[in-house]
Amino acid sequence: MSSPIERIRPARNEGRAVRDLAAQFDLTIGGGATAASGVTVRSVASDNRVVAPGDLFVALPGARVHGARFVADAVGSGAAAVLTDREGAALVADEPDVADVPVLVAQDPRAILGEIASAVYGAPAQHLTTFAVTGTNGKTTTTYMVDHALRAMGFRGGLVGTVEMRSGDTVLPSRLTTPEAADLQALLAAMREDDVRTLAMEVSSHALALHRVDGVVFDVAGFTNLSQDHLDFHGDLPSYFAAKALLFTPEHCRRGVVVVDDVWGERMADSAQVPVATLRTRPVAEDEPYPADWWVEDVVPGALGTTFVLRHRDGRQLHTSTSLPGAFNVTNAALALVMVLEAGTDVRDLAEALEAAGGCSPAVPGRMQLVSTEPRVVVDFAHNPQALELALSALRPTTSGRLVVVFGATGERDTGKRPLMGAVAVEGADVVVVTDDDPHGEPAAQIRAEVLAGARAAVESGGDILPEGVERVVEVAPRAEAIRQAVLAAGPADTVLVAGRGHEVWQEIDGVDHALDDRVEVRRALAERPDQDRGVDRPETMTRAEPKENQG
Ligand SMILES: CC(=O)N[C@H]1[C@@H](OP(=O)(O)OP(=O)(O)OC[C@H]2O[C@@H](n3ccc(=O)[nH]c3=O)[C@H](O)[C@@H]2O)O[C@H](CO)[C@@H](O)[C@@H]1O[C@H](C)C(=O)N[C@@H](C)C(=O)N[C@H](CCC(=O)O)C(=O)O
Ligand SMILES: Nc1ncnc2c1ncn2[C@@H]1O[C@H](COP(=O)(O)OP(=O)(O)OP(=O)(O)O)[C@@H](O)[C@H]1O
Repeated sequence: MSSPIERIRPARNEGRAVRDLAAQFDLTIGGGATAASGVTVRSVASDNRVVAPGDLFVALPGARVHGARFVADAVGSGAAAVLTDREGAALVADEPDVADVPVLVAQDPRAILGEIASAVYGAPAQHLTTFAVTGTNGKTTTTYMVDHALRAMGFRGGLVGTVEMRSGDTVLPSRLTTPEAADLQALLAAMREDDVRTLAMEVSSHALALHRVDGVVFDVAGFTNLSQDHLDFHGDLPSYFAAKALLFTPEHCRRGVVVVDDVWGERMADSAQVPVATLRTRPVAEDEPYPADWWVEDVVPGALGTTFVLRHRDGRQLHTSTSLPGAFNVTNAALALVMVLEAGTDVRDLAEALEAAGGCSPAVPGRMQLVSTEPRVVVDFAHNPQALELALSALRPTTSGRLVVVFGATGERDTGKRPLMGAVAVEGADVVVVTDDDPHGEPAAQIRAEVLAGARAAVESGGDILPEGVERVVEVAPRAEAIRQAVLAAGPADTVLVAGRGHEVWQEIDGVDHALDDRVEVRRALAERPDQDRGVDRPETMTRAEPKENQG
């Protein structure tokens, strides 16, 4: 959806005098005779469509349009002052509607937006204990796990990410994984008013490159992993890595927790400019004492989840579990819990809270979400090669029948991953159904063709000899029909993984948003199956694994 974020504002905020802001940030003041004389701004907006009286409207230069095009409309909606760059100031110099409004001019308004918004709202982030998670995969799951652990300990929590935003018990829609700085600071100010004490949020590489979290120094920042994605924006992996590494600098966090299961994690730990605790979740070799500050042992997968032990070199240990399937969710849970511990939490307090809560097992919408059993149908958000590979490998050991995957690739995003995802699907599944994901403005058939090319090449190089009439790779569109056919064809022992969209409920085709929820389509197809094998619909959360004794 391209609509702007729903504006969340603090009910009360003193705001700041424009003159004070100009002095603090060394800004020149343009605008009419009344420029800045006694003008106070009480909130900040960078999109004219959500401006309210008393706002500082920040007109940013963009890739598509300069925000200055919307200044007159913003002033008409009550903006009390404007911040822009020299180009923007020139664009509005002759606007009669803007004549009496102070116009602050900055060299790079996007680079100071976060700090200015924080100043206007009274540095709201300082009133919260803040946790940030970055990485190619696992951000959403890990932030839900951090928030779950903190709430289990009794904190009133805030959550910001791809799926939704939460302030205490209030749930708000999410438009970006990481909101723009003006919206984020307003949200933090509203959370402070709401007596929220902790914040768990996803920080995307886009956000770090675009200064969205400037004005927040996170108490603890976590790194999950890095693999191919978003190269359309960053260009190449080293630049993508550099964007994520920005989080582990004193401007953005006080201390870090880095998963060092691979070379990118080791590099992230080495390059961090803040104190970092390292976490190894891959198996620890016998002769490898202290592979990291923290590590995971005694991982025991079970039908209802996985129990594991988190250990520190100083002897601390935490016995717990997660009902979210797959080794990668043990990694996410371990990262989440180490972040909470590295914020100063006593391991016994955390252990007791988790035991009472049934483990580290939040229901994360659209992340390995079990929609039915017999056949088992799982809806997941995997939309890049690594995530798809891990989601399939998580399901294979407990699939006694065929493993079927239904997926596509996103339009207008990293095209390099399309054939790779096709190949990964063939490696990991018995039957591959290539369909549409979110084509956006690209021709859907072309995207499918690029995915199919990788899939078919993998079949040929794999040399499978298939029973007559069994097709390893099929193309079915539209997506709802692909899901329907896969679910109707599944036997009770089969697993169907519907991957790529997870929680999403809108599919953009040629700029038009169409309602499409994979979970609804799965349930619709299940209802078409003969009565005796319609599958057992599952509640949002699965039952929990029993954790062992916990030790301090
Ligand atoms: C690459 C990117 O992130 N671009 C973001 C950026 O666009 P831009 O700088 O080109 O801005 P623009 O659209 O030209 O608009 C310029 C200015 O005019 C303002 N404007 C624009 C239109 C209008 O009617 N009124 C108005 O005031 C805009 O608010 C903006 O300040 O600023 C815009 C305004 O906030 C964002 O909407 C836009 O995000 C686009 C929609 C987007 O798709 N971003 C994705 C790639 C993104 O950020 N994804 C990450 C997650 C990635 C992942 O890990 O999966 C995320 O954090 O969500
Ligand atoms: N630690 C992990 N390592 C690899 N893959 C993972 C990991 N955690 C989750 N995944 C896979 O990646 C998909 C996305 O997970 P999640 O939404 O938690 O990550 P994300 O970083 O928020 O993704 P996005 O940035 O696209 O929102 C999951 O559906 C799962 O298939």
